[in-house]
Order: sequence, then C-alpha cells, then structure tokens
Amino acid sequence: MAVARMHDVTKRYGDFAALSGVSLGLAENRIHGLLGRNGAGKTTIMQILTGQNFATTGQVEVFGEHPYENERVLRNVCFIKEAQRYPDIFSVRHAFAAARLLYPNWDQEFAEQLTAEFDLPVKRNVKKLSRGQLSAVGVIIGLAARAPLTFFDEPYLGLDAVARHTFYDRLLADYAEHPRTIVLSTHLIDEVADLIEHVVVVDHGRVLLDEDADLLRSRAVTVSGPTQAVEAFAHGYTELHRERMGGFLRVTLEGAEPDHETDSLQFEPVSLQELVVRTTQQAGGQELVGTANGKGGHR
Ligand SMILES: Nc1ncnc2c1ncn2[C@@H]1O[C@H](COP(=O)(O)OP(=O)(O)OP(=O)(O)O)[C@@H](O)[C@H]1O
Repeated sequence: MAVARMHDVTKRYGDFAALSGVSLGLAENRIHGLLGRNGAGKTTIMQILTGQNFATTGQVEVFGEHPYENERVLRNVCFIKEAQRYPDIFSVRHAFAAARLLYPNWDQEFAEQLTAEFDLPVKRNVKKLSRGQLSAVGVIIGLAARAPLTFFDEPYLGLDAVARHTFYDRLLADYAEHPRTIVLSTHLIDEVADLIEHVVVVDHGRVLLDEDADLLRSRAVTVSGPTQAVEAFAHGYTELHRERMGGFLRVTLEGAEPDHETDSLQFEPVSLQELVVRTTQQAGGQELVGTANGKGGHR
C-alpha cells in the first residue's frame, strides 16, 4: 500500500520545469532511496510531499489527504534536511523538546541514547554547533520522532564516516523494531545500498527508475574474460558499460544472467551505485521505466 503518492506532478519556476510529469508512490514500511544528480528534483519532490511547496499541476496525496497545511497529515510526517534552521535562542535540548511536542511517537529515551552516541553537547546553543553536530541534531530528531513517514534529505553530509555509520546502524535496527516508511535522499549510494529496499532515480525532473532494489540488482551482471568470449556472450544484450584491458574485456549487461558453465568467463553482481550511474548516463534525460528487461539493445 502506498502511504504517499504523486500523480503527473509538474513544478515550474517561471519557464523552468523542476519536475515534469512525476508519478510515484511510497510503499508503507519500506526504506526508499531517492537518488539522482545535483538539481535532479529530489528536494522538490520531498518538499511537495511534506506540504512545504506546491505542485504547479498534478495530484499529491499523503495518508489519503493533501499535505499542505494539513495538521492530521503533517504530525505523521518528519522531514529532515541538511540546512535545518532553528530559532536563535534554541539549545540542542530546546530542539529536542520542540520535536517531542510535534511528533506523537517521540521516544525521549532513544533520543538521549543517540545524543550520547553522537556525543552532542545538549546545553549548547544550536547556532554554536559544528556542521557535523548540527547534522547529528537532525538525524536524532528524524530517528526519535518515529514518524510513520520520514524523509532524510542528505541531513548527514556533515557527519564523519563513523557517525554516518552509527546513523545507518541505528536506523536499520530501529526500523526493524518500528517499521515505517523512510525516504533517504543521498549521493552516497554505496554507503546506503544495503539499507535501501526500493530505488527511485530522478533526473532532470523526471523519474527514470522506480523499482525494488533486489530486482534492480538482478537486472544486470558484469562479465569479464577474453575479449572474444565476452563479445560472444554479450551479443544481443544492452550494454551499460564496457572496459578493455589488453586482450580482456569487462562489460555490464542488462538482462543477462551468469552462465557458470563457461569456464573462461567471470561474472560479478553489479553494485546499486553502478546501476544508478549507468542508468542516468544512458538515459540522457529520457525515461527508462520498463525498458530494461530482455535482450535487444542499442549497440
Ligand atoms: N525557488 C526556486 N526557483 C527556481 N529554481 C529552483 C527553485 N528551487 C529549486 N529550483 C531548481 O529546481 C531544480 C531541482 O532542485 P532540487 O533542489 O529539487 O534538486 P535536488 O535533486 O535536491 O539537488 P541536490 O542533490 O543538488 O540537492 C534545480 O535545477 C534547482 O535549481
């Protein structure tokens, strides 16, 4: 079941279309990766779904209602962004107290545990925090709020690698105990690849891919070996990538399955990051949804 939907949504700023005909649904109790290049439209999608921006045309529904200025919807939605602003007088403690009032599922004990793990100075004014500490405030609010629909718009960019992994670990563990719908917008695809259950790729304001992560991974394979043997195997498949190394060839093929009978060829799974990058490059701004299965490519 989808907890949030967009149907044929367009967002225009003057002549510029930030979103063009975007249709997507966020399934209940799944972790979604909202991926795409800079300026692709990810933040705009999240702003519209959280009632912080209007669609120019199209339909938007969150928990069955329109989100804009809708208290019933918004108390179940948490949107954490990197450049979150807080009132000047707020300390970290104030920020958590405000979140506690706002989100009915707020877990104070969990927030305190996370505060200790991220080593956050709770009495310090939010304005005085380092970039990473400010990111940690957002991450803690996003986790402890336990909102049924939670968006993280790269709020963890300021976090160092150790803190980011603490975030991923806590997110996954808490999600297992308290399933909810989560959307992670990120450029660090490799880091979140194991978390993501559903992938949405946006490019130039359009949805290029909207697919189960495991299905997506199984859609392509990388094969390497002597050039001739690889060429023979690759014949007829759509190629996502090709690398030559002397007499060896390594190609990523859509729709191909490993053939373990062939001794001279080596097969490797394709990483989510590689698939997203190749899909975005290959699309060149064109829609790719539903074109990926089977043979017969453009070579
Ligand atoms: N208020 C605005 N006025 C004009 N253009 C805007 C406005 N807000 C966003 N845009 C444009 O809309 C496009 C989509 O922006 P958006 O912030 O959604 O991208 P994004 O995918 O989140 O990018 P990033 O990964 O860089 O954060 C960009 O080209 C951006 O410049």
